[in-house]
Amino acid sequence: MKSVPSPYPEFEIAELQRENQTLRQQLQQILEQAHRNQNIMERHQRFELDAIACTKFEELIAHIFSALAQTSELEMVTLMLLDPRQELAAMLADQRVELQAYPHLKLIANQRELASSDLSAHKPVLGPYMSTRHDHLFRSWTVRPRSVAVIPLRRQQKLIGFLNLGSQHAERFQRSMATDFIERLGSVIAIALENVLNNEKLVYIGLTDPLTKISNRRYVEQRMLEEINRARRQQYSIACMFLDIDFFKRINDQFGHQGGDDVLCEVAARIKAELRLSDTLGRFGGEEFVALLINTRLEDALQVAERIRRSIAGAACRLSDGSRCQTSISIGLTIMDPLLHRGEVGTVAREMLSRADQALYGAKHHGRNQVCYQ
Ligand SMILES: Nc1nc2c(ncn2[C@@H]2O[C@H](COP(=O)(O)OP(=O)(O)OP(=O)(O)O)[C@@H](O)[C@H]2O)c(=O)[nH]1
Repeated sequence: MKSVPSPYPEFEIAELQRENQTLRQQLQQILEQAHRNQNIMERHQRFELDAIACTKFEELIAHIFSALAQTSELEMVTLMLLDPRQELAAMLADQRVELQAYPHLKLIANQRELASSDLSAHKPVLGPYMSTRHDHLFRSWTVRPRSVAVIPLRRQQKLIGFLNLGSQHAERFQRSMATDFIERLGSVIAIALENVLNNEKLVYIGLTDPLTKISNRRYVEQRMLEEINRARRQQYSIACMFLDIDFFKRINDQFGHQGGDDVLCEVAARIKAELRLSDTLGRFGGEEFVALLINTRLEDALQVAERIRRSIAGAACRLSDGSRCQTSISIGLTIMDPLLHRGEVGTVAREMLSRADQALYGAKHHGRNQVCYQ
């Protein structure tokens, strides 16, 4: 059989074959890139869905710092939240969120702290790292990034913070890049933050006494169960104090209900000032408070109780109408030793409160303005 001669010279065929091969390689590269992009998109979608599903502040912060860096293949992520009235700081402190555990999170009380950084409150800013502008955004890291994206977080037309992304690659974030993707990330994180903060606020309001802003009875009762369990595991004792303002009815009679409220707030603040951050203080009812002192032995608890008593009897409370009201407090104290109190946790909690209450009765009976132990 005779072969049909090619209409093209052989060198053209070879050229076409080479071109064909190059095109195939390019197509393969495009497919691989598309595949990588698809992968990135899926990872980002997963990150966003998980962020929106978070219900607790700590859960979301941990998610942002671990998953976002991984998802976006970034070396550095930091977050700044504006907290002008320091409400967030107070709420997190009350909920015992240890901010030291999140070195890359910063709460900014005064927006002037950000003045030197020339940040845009509306649009993400991408580009090379500049120490004068970005140093304080990445101070929590020992190395500095080479390129950065600073993303304003906004909710309801208000700036709530900045998400700062840092890369060791100079070309990762460039001024000329489109910012749609980064803007979307900022919007999702802002919504997720608003969501967890609203959730936390609801819980906080439900467990806080609206007048004195310390915890309420429900919170102390919940906490007591948790603390008794922990004290048993870690084998330490808990002190429980029942505190009651003396002759409070007379204060109301003399200074009116508002005067009585002012005294309640002042007394709550003075008790709180004598306790450690890890202790629990709650308003139990009218002019009664309960404090739980964690990992505390009798002699130390007696000293704290005496300090509280002195701090209240030692200086008159200043009322909102400018007048002054001298008052005192009686304190009943008891200790829960995990080795001695082995019953069901709810029963132990009730017994502990009841013993502190009886000790308080003793303090009232013996003339008030004193500490009694049972
Ligand atoms: N201003 C104010 N008064 C309250 C509040 N809750 C309860 N009270 C008042 O607290 C007073 C408590 O009085 P009592 O239980 O008789 O006790 P007391 O006068 O403190 O006397 P002793 O505890 O025996 O020293 C009552 O007059 C209540 O009306 C509150 O939220 N604000």
